[in-house]
Amino acid sequence: TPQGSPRTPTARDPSAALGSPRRVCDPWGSTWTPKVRFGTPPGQPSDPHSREAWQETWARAGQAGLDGARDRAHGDVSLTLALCLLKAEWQVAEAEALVHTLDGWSVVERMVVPTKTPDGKLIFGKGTLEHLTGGSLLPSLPERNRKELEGSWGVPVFDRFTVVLHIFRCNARTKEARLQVALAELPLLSSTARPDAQGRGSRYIMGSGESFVQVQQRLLKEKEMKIRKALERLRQKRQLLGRQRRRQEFPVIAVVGYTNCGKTTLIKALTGDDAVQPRDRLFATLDVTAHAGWLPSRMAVIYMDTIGFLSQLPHSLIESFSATLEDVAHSDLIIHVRDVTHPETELQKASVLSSLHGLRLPTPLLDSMLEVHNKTDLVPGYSPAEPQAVAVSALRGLGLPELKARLEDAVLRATGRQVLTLRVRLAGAQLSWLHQEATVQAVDVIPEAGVADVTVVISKSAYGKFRKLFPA
Ligand SMILES: Nc1nc2c(ncn2[C@@H]2O[C@H](COP(=O)(O)OP(=O)(O)OP(=O)(O)O)[C@@H](O)[C@H]2O)c(=O)[nH]1
Ligand SMILES: [Mg+2]
Repeated sequence: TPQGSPRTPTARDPSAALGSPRRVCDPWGSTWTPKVRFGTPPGQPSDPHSREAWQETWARAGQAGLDGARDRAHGDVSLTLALCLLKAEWQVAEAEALVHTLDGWSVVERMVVPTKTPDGKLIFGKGTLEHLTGGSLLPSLPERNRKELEGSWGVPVFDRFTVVLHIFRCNARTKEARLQVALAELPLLSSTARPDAQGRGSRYIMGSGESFVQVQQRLLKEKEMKIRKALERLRQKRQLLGRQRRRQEFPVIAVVGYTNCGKTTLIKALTGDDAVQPRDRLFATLDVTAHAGWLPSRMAVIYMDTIGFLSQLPHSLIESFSATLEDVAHSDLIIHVRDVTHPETELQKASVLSSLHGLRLPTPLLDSMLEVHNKTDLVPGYSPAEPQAVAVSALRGLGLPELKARLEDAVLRATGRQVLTLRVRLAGAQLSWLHQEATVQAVDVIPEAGVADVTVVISKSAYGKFRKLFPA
């Protein structure tokens, strides 16, 4: 419900209604605090969408022996089940969290209303439409319906996509992230560039042979080509950097997880990198960034911080950000961070795993994925149900030594590295070669023999070279 005088957007371009990208996150300036209402389930246990109902179903699935499949999450049965359970309750809680992420937005009421099919002409019955007044956050709306609702209510209407898009726009910092957001909002702009019911926009502009709408569509196509080209250039640059990294043979650990689960906090804790900025916001991280850290054997690794997952992200958004996630496909190991304090942590896990599967990652990478249970400081006496998972508190630094040890094991296995103790002559170039090409853990000098026992972490290829250069 607007306070003061709202500037109703003229809504040619719905993104214009959301305000300019990087300056402020308040779409209407400070004169108006938008308030939002959206649905909540009735909450009776008999309601198939209620939390009780799905928790019960989930428990039954576990009893039915689906637990193992659920853990591995390759079990399509359990995954489908989990995703089917993504019903009103969770979506409403998540929508609320999305709204709270925006400065100056608050939630005044939640409401669940029956909807007609979104493909049909009507979404709400007449009674429902009259009942709903004020700004509303709706799950997902075709542009035509959104405009109709704005017309009949006289206030801006947002669906989940436009809100997520706006959060992305506020949080995009690098050129790449901004381009990806711009690409993601093109379908929205293009759906507004259509002739209206009265056929306005379809008449030809004199002498041009094109109608207004055709001109608009052409300009949008050109814009899309431009963005894609710019993204491609950035992508090539990133691939080059990736190749250089691989040449230096630093193992890469990709840190993935649902948004706000603590990925950035964990990387900060593992690397001690002060430049890393975790924030209590959804989608705080929109770029893949690399951070160097050291494992117990003094092996240097690179941690990749990635964009968080969210269930049921619109396809265009996933598509434009999937390039960013290419880095995950090229990593040596994936850590899946989970917020175990989240009431819907199981569903979040299912959603993340299903997104990862959608990225068509190499099977060994998926199989070796390490699950990390985070925020355990908030759950006294926490012990993970999954035997392979490592429990930590990234914020309090709990469980990190065990995590690092597990990471080291996994990285050694994944990259074919090994820990070897080699006897070298102190007089030759062997020791300095090892320092350059491998990670030296310990040097045990035996002065009377003029030799040293050197413990190194070394890749197979480097060891091959060593043997060639310095035959035993
Ligand atoms: N209590 C507690 N809070 C934590 C822990 N780890 C992270 N947090 C908090 O969770 C919030 C989100 O942390 P981030 O590290 O930004 O989460 P993220 O996964 O990087 O989030 P996105 O980049 O938005 O996807 C912050 O407020 C953190 O302080 C933890 O171990 N314990
Ligand atoms: Mg982050």
